[in-house]
Amino acid sequence: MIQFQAVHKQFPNGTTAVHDLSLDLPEGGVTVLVGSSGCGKTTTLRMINRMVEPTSGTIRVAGKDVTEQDAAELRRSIGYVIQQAGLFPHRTVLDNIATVPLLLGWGRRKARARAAELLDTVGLTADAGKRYPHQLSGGQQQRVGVARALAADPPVLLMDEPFGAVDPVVRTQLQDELLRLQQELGKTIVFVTHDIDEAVRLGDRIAVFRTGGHLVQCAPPEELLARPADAFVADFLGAERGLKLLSLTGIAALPQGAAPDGGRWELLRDPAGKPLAWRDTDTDTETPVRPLKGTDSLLSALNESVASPTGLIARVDEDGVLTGVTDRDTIHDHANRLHVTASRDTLAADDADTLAADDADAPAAAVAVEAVEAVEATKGGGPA
Ligand SMILES: Nc1ncnc2c1ncn2[C@@H]1O[C@H](COP(=O)(O)OP(=O)(O)OP(=O)(O)O)[C@@H](O)[C@H]1O
Repeated sequence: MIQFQAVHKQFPNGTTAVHDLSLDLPEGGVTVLVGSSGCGKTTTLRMINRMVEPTSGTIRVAGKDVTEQDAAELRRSIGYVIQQAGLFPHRTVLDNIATVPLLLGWGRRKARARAAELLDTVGLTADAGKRYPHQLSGGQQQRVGVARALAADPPVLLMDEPFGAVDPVVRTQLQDELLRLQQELGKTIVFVTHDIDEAVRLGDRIAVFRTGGHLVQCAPPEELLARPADAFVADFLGAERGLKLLSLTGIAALPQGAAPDGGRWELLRDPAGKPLAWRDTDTDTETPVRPLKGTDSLLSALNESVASPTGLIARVDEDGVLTGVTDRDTIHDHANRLHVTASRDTLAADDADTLAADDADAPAAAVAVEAVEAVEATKGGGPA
């Protein structure tokens, strides 16, 4: 969908911001550009809509060389969201959102109707549409920024640190909203961030740059975390990359067995079959249980298995009804295999086992498991 071919950008002062970049960004996916400050992320992004012109090389959007298109027209066909939203302060929120449709000659009535529809899409009330940007919170302004970028329904959305200026709680909400919207809309999104957790959360692919505008690695988050191309990428991903990898993996495929029956531990359930607590029949005490669904992560499963006095996690269906339990060893076993399956997911399970045993790299996920085991050791008490 978006292709960079040998793209180079040198500013007139001699700074090379982007160095020989060749990269294909697939249609309908979120590609996140990350890297330390000044490594060329924003310049890369802004060359797509010709806010910055490349020194050499070619950029194509939907097969068309961007330099062969009228710059203003191109920009109207590509959504653009920046930090602190960049809203027009003297226009109402509704008029801000209607900007591009109006420029495209939609007519006032149609443009405003579209803006009103988008307010709802991004989770704002109709009342917010009548206000001016300064009368909204930072998070609400960012939502308006996203609505404005979506107004003419562009196939491509460029987002430059769009959630960088809001607090962590609002930031998580905005990320959730974007993921929800993306499921619905399937845009081709290029997203710049400094925050590796945000990149892992949002990206279908993550492109890591280093100073001088060099692309070091572009891969799906699982692969990046399991197999960073070099020490620079590993360092950028941080000491907790094993835990991040665990957080990306759902537990739906983990086998489950029946809840214990007649031993020391009893799993208390409500009349609908929803797990409530583990009851220790020796001491007649109860420990609340936090049941997990198939969409919950392997990290949550490890966490719960450590927190559970039985070492078992309670598994539930979408309605919260118990489907079975999984023990700590099974969870650890899957975590240990993650390193291999993250990047070689076409292998048969047996091959994956062999590879895991032979692998010379320290498996990232195994590091996480060791950390969890260390916590367990200090807590004492193993599985029932
Ligand atoms: N207009 C300009 N003139 C000269 N140098 C520039 C210009 N714009 C950016 N640069 C330089 O180009 C390099 C890349 O800048 P860019 O803004 O693309 O980096 P970035 O990775 O987005 O940084 P940050 O994360 O800090 O926003 C930096 O060294 C920057 O100083």
